[in-house]
Formats: sequence, structure tokens, C-alpha cells
Amino acid sequence: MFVEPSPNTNKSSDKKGQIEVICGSMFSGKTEELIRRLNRARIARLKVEIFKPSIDKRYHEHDVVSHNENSIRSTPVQFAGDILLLAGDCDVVGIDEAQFFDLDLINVVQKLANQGKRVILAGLDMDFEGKPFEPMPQLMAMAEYVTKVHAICMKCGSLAAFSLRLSSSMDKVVLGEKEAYEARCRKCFLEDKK
Ligand SMILES: Nc1ncnc2c1ncn2[C@@H]1O[C@H](COP(=O)(O)OP(=O)(O)O)[C@@H](O)[C@H]1O
Ligand SMILES: Cc1cn([C@H]2C[C@H](O)[C@@H](COP(=O)(O)O)O2)c(=O)[nH]c1=O
Ligand SMILES: [Zn+2]
Repeated sequence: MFVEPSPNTNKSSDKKGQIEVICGSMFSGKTEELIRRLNRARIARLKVEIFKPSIDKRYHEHDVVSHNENSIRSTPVQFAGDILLLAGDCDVVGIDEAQFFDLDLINVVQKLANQGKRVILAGLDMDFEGKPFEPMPQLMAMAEYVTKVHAICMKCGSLAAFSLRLSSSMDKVVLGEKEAYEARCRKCFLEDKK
């Protein structure tokens, strides 16, 4: 079970790095949970740096924004390696939409945690076909803590772990919101998957 570390163990000078992954379907509350953990680290006066992939500009150029419009300032970056260069001497690194980064994110996150930083990532664990969305599986394997959150199935009201794409596109990356995707439980996902 994930237990939030006492903030005073997160100072990078104490060298207690760790990796936390928040995963689940679309609308499951990944970004809300990421913002909550990062805000609490800031309240503890830790130095926090937040990154998102620059392709994801759905809501805002710079902010990480949840579906219910919570937001926190972030730095958009193109490559995972940019995070290593920009994290500097911070204590806590937050990364949203981790599924959109290249596989180099795996090494980057490991290096940051080995430097003593607390690294918190949020991302989709499965794509629109219900297949693992790399590099999330590798990050989940390396993490000290994995939190899987669930949305509500838009067809039957059960807990939802799948993201149903409403269009017929088979491209892996199709940015979108409620007009393009619906959270579904396994049964309702399989019934309507293209
Ligand atoms: N099907 C749904 N299930 C649960 N929450 C939903 C759903 N559709 C919209 N929401 C809203 O989305 C919010 C979660 O948004 P967010 O943290 O951005 O999710 P994620 O990052 O996992 O896509 C919820 O608090 C709720 O207001
Ligand atoms: C399932 C799936 C989703 N996407 C896109 C759609 C959204 O822009 C993001 C996920 O955002 P959220 O914060 O988790 O709601 O990813 C995609 O490109 N490919 C997919 O298979
Ligand atoms: Zn359902």
C-alpha cells in the first residue's frame, strides 16, 4: 500500500530517492492525485519540478491540468533526457502523461531517483486497444510504489480500467478528451471496442 513519505525524508541531500507511479485509464484521477502529492511536497517547502511532454497541449501550454480543472505549473519537454538536464537540484520531480515519453524515460527516472530525488509519474497504463502503453510497464516494475486508480464506466457505472476510443483511428497517439474517449469497465470495453 502506498504511504506518502514524510516530506523531510525527501530532501535530496538525505539521498532517500524513490519512484512512485500513478496509473489507470483516462478520467481515473491520475493527474488529480499527481497534483495533490506535488502540492503537499511544496507545502513542506521542498523544491519541486514538474514536467509534461510538449505534444500534450490539450488544456494549456505550460500547466498540467486535470479533467476537473485543477492545475499546476509545469515545463513542457520534448525528450525524456531534457528532464535530467532541467531537474537540477530539486527534491521532487513530477511527470505527467509519462506514456508519451520515449523509452529513455526509464533510464532518466532511475538516475533521478538514484540521485536521491522523489520521482512521481502519472500515465496511462493501457492504450485504446487495452495493450500496455510503454514505457509505463517498465516504470511500474522499477517503482517502489504503484497506485492504480479507476474511473467510472460510462456505460454501466462500474469501476473502469479501460479507455474506449470513440473514433475508428488505429494510431497509437490521438489526443483528446470526452469527445474522443470514454472510460469503460472490461465487459463494456470489449462490447464496443472497434
Ligand atoms: N468517467 C469518469 N470517471 C471518473 N471521473 C470522471 C469521469 N469523467 C470525468 N471525470 C472527471 O475527471 C476527474 C479526474 O480527472 P484527471 O485527474 O485529469 O484524470 P486522468 O488524469 O486520470 O485522466 C474526476 O475528478 C471527475 O471530475
Ligand atoms: C487511450 C489513449 C489515449 N491517448 C491520449 C488521449 C489523451 O490526450 C491522453 C490521456 O490523457 P489523460 O490525462 O489520461 O486523460 O492520451 C492516446 O493518445 N492513445 C491512447 O491509446
Ligand atoms: Zn461497464
